[in-house]
Amino acid sequence: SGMSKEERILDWVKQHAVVGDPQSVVDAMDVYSRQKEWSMHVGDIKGVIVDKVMEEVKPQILLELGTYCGYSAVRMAHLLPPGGHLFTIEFNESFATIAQQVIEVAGLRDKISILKGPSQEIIPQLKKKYEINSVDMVFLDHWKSRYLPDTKLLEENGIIRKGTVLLADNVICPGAPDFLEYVRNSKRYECTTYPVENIRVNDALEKAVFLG
Ligand SMILES: CCCNc1ncnc2c1ncn2[C@@H]1O[C@H](/C=C/CNC(=O)c2cc(-c3ccc(F)cc3)cc(O)c2O)[C@@H](O)[C@H]1O
Ligand SMILES: [Mg+2]
Repeated sequence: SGMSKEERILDWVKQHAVVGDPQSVVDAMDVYSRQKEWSMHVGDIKGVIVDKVMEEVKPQILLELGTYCGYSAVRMAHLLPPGGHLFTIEFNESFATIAQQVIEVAGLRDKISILKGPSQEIIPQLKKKYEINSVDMVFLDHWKSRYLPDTKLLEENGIIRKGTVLLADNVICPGAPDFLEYVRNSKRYECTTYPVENIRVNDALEKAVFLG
C-alpha cells in the first residue's frame, strides 16, 4: 500500500506549482526529480532541446508516445502555437490518471488529449476515431523497443507526411539502436542528433524529418 512514486510526484506538483502556470508545473517536477526521487521525465537539460524543436516546428498537431506523468506533455503544450493540440498516448491507467491531474494543474486541459491504450492499437485508429489526418510532429518517449515498430506503423497508416518531424528521446541511454539505424540509413529521413552530456548520463535526442 502507500503512495506510488507517481502519486508522490503529483502531490508535490499540487503543493508547489501555481495553478494555471505550466512553467511552475515543469519546474516543480524538475525540482522533485533532482532533490527527492529521480524520475524518467525528459527533464530540464534535454527539455531545452525539446523547446527549441517546438519553436522551430510550431506544430498544429503534435503526437506524443508515452505520457507517463505528463511532464513533456505540459512542457510542449505550453509552447504550442495558437490552435495547436497535443495528443498523447499512454497505456498505463494509473499514469494516465496522474498525468490528467498534472495537466489540470497546468491549466492545459483544452490543449492536451490523453489517448488511453497501447500505441500499436491507437495509431491505426487515429484517422477514423480521432479525426487526425496527419501530424506535424511526433515525440517518442515510450518503451525504447517500440520506437521502430511504431514509426513503421505511423508510416503505414499515413499519419506522418512530408516534413513531419520525429523527435525521439533516449536514443543513446537506454537506447533505441534499431530505430536509430533505420532512420539514419533510410533515404526517407533527414536526421540530426542532439547529444547531451550531463552529470548523470550521456544521452541524445534524434530529430528525423520524414521526406515522404
Ligand atoms: C505496449 C507497449 C508499447 N506501447 C505503449 N503505448 C502507450 N504507452 C506506453 C507504451 N509503452 C510504454 N508506454 C508508457 O510510456 C512510458 C514509458 C517510458 C519508458 N521510458 C524509459 O524507460 C526511460 C528510461 C530512462 C532511464 C535512463 C537512465 C537510467 F539509468 C534509467 C532509465 C530515461 C528516459 O528518458 C526514459 O524515457 C510509461 O508511461 C509507459 O506506461
Ligand atoms: Mg525519455
